[in-house]
Amino acid sequence: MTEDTRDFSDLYEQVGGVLINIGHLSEEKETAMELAMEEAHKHNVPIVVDNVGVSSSRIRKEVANKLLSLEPTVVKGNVSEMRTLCNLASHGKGVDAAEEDQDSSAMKELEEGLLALTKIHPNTCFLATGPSDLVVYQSQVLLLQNGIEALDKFTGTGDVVGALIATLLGSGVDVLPSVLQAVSYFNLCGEKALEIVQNDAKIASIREETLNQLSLLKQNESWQNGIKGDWL
Ligand SMILES: Nc1ncnc2c1ncn2[C@@H]1O[C@H](COP(=O)(O)OP(=O)(O)O)[C@@H](O)[C@H]1O
Ligand SMILES: Cc1ncsc1CCOP(=O)(O)O
Ligand SMILES: [Mg+2]
Repeated sequence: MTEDTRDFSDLYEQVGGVLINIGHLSEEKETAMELAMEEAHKHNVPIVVDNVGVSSSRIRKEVANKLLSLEPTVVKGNVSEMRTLCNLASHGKGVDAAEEDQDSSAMKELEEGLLALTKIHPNTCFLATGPSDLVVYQSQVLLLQNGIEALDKFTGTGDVVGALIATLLGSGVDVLPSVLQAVSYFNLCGEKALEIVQNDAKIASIREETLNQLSLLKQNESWQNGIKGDWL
C-alpha cells in the first residue's frame, strides 16, 4: 500500500499483516522495506516477503537475503526465485520461473535447500510456487498440487498468493494453515475459472474469471475438500 515511511506509524495502528514485495525495487524502497519490517516486529504484525525477480539480479539477491535476516513470517517466490535464495543454480528470468527448475529432481534439491534454510531461520515458513507448490516450515514439508497451467502465463499470480497469505495471517490464522489455504484457494479459483470459461479459454478470460472466483469460491463452504497435497 505504501513505500512512504511517514505512513508507517498510522498504518501500523490498523493492519493485521504486512506484505513486502520486492518487485519494483529502488534504493529508497530497500530502506523503506527494512523499516517496515522493523516496525512490523515492534507491533507484532506478521510479515510476508515476496522475492519477485530475485533470480534476475545481484542486487535483488542481496536485498532478499537482508530481508530474510530480519525474520519474516513467510518468504515466498516461484521455484526459480526460491532456488536463488537457497544458493542453488536457477534458470529464472525476470519475474518468470524456468521449466528446468520444476522437474522432480530440481524440486527434491529445492526441498533440501529450504530445509537447510529453516535450520538457520526456524521462525520463517518458506513457499516455492509452480506446477507443484513446496511449503517448508521447521521440519515439516508439504507439496500442494492444485492449479492450472494458465496461472503461470499471466503476471501477478504470485503477487495475489502473497496478498492472500498476509490476509490470513493478519486475521489470526496460524502460519502453516495460512500458506496452505492461500495457495490452495487461489489455485482452486484457477481450476474453477477454467471449468467456467472452457469454451473461451483465452488468457484474459481465464484471468478475469480467476479473479471473480476470489470472492465467489468461498461461498461454497466445502471448497477445502478440493485441496490436493501430501506431507513429505
Ligand atoms: N503450471 C502450473 N500448474 C498449476 N498451477 C500453477 C502453475 N504455475 C503456477 N501455478 C500457480 O500459480 C500461482 C503463482 O505461481 P508462480 O507462477 O510460480 O509464481 P510467480 O507468479 O511468483 O512467478 C501459485 O499458486 C502456483 O501454484
Ligand atoms: C510486483 C511486480 N513488480 C514487477 S513485476 C511484478 C509482478 C510479478 O508477477 P508475479 O506475481 O506473477 O511473479
Ligand atoms: Mg505469476
